[in-house]
Amino acid sequence: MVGILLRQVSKSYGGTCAVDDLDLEVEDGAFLALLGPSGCGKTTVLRLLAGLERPDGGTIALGERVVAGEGIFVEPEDRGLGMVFQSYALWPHMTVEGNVSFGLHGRGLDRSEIAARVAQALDLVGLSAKAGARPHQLSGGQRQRVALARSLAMRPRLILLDEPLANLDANLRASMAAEFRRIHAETRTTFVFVTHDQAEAMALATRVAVLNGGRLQQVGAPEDIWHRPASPAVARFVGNRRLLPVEVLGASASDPARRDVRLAEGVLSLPGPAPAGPGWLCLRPDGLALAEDGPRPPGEPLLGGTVRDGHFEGGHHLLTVDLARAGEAIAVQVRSPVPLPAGAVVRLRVVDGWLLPRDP
Ligand SMILES: Nc1ncnc2c1ncn2[C@@H]1O[C@H](COP(=O)(O)OP(=O)(O)OP(=O)(O)O)[C@@H](O)[C@H]1O
Repeated sequence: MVGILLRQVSKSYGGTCAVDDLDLEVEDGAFLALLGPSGCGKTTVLRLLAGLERPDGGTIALGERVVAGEGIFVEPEDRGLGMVFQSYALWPHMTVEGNVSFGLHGRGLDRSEIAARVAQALDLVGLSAKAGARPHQLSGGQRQRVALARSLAMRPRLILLDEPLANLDANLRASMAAEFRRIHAETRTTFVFVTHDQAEAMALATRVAVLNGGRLQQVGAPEDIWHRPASPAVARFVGNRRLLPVEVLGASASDPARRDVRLAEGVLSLPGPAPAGPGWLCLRPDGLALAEDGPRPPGEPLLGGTVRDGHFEGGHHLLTVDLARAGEAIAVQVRSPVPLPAGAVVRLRVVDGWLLPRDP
């Protein structure tokens, strides 16, 4: 088990800055997701941790040990870590047992110690009954568990995983996520994985680090990242929020933790770290609702708009609505129990939202 510390780490490829002055601290035993859109630099961070890349600047420490920086560079095989690749990289001609024991030979371990480690690793991933099978006789999820067992048998201090759920079908994803959480809890090894899939990050991680453009945007518990995004980039990426420019008036009289914002001839009270002045109102699809005709609270602001399109997703129709706001082309998303045709005029209530300052 090992904590991770990155200080001012940078890495460029030619003219492309993949990782830009990154500071990141992860506690021992964490299950960390590096989350962000394609090209944000997450794989580069994983490769820097593994020692497959050298940083241009900065320091990387695993536990107490500096592995890169200040004239130091520890080779991948000497970092005491395991890697689980998306391809699983299993030997097709070897049994499950042979694959798991492969890396243990030539390390001064006697046969009984190797056998004990293999048995324990297979037990941990629930594959003891498949010890004699070959990879082609296994499902995708089972192959992945063999790859994980092979890493675990080495007793690494840190395990790095590349999009661990990406190759699995929807049903297997849920059961493998539960398996990963159990295995992580039982071994208490530090796990770090990369993903561009927020659901995968939230399902597995105890900590999520969101990257954008090679820079760290936010690091925190999954709930924090989901409910309290720190920047417009995180708000857009996590929860698929759409951002609306608004005028923040100041602290709400009814609740000083909230801010009043002016919106569509009315005033709303919402949470978020935005001071008075120009702000962003960040809206998730479940933070908006189609307004029914009929009585409603006096002064409640409604957003008018026109349905652009919709599709069925997750048990409801997800509509994209172009808002009717002068001089701005802004679309939001809202859930509807029934399909609505393109061109339908709707009014939306803001049920929940998050305020961020407009200026960085
Ligand atoms: N070996 C390389 N040579 C040149 N450019 C690279 C190399 N590796 C990464 N890059 C560039 O660095 C940036 C970050 O790449 P990286 O692979 O870390 O992103 P990522 O977030 O993992 O993306 P993806 O999810 O698509 O794998 C990208 O602009 C990418 O094109």
